[in-house]
Amino acid sequence: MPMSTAVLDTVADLCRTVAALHGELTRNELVIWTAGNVSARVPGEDLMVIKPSGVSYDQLTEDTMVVTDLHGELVHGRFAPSSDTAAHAYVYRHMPEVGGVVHTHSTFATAWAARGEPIPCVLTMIADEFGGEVPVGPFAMIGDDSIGRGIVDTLRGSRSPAVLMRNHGPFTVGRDARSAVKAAVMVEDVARTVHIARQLGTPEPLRQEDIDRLHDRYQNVYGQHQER
Ligand SMILES: O=C(CO)[C@@H](O)[C@H](O)COP(=O)(O)O
Repeated sequence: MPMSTAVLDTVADLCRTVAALHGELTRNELVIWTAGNVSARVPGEDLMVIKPSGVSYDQLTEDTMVVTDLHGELVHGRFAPSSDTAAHAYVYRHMPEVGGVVHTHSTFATAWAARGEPIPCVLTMIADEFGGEVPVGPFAMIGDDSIGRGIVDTLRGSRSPAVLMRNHGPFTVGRDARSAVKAAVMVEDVARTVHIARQLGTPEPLRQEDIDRLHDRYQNVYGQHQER
């Protein structure tokens, strides 16, 4: 069925946004070569916008983005969609609150994924953004629903917007693509900090009551919530 003018306008906006957000992956040094991707759900539609597979970040524009349905079937675009399209699509089908998905192989978060070890909640910033430890999901082969199922099954039992897929790397989700990119930036930062802390000694875990209070404050008070 052809897209309405309103949907076409929304898709065009999302293509611009998703293309630009890939620049945040390179700016924050979360990816090498083409090893990462960002997608956005098209609100109210069985559609998503995602990066084209293997295309260099400096060639990503609104015109090179790919539109697929939420089973990964190509709807619009000159390029083949990301090789992680099935995983992103599975998340959108099973987590209706998610509007954006990011996948990177950022160094420190991927090192924790290689060890299959959750990042413990030993920093206020981990409590703020992740609400507890950053969990580990199962090893899964790329190309079908396996990775997406592992992401959803792991995140369902956690407040975290990030999951360290074992032997692979981090996947993050958010209410929109920018929130998912923020989670990808922050999971790499805390992975690095806790790794360094571990070199110097044993980090102290936060108490659950403090984690809960920190997470609630950060999610509901921090930033510009009040009308000025
Ligand atoms: O993990 C993998 C490949 O093993 C992918 O995440 C790629 O690293 C990025 O793929 P494209 O988005 O360019 O298809």
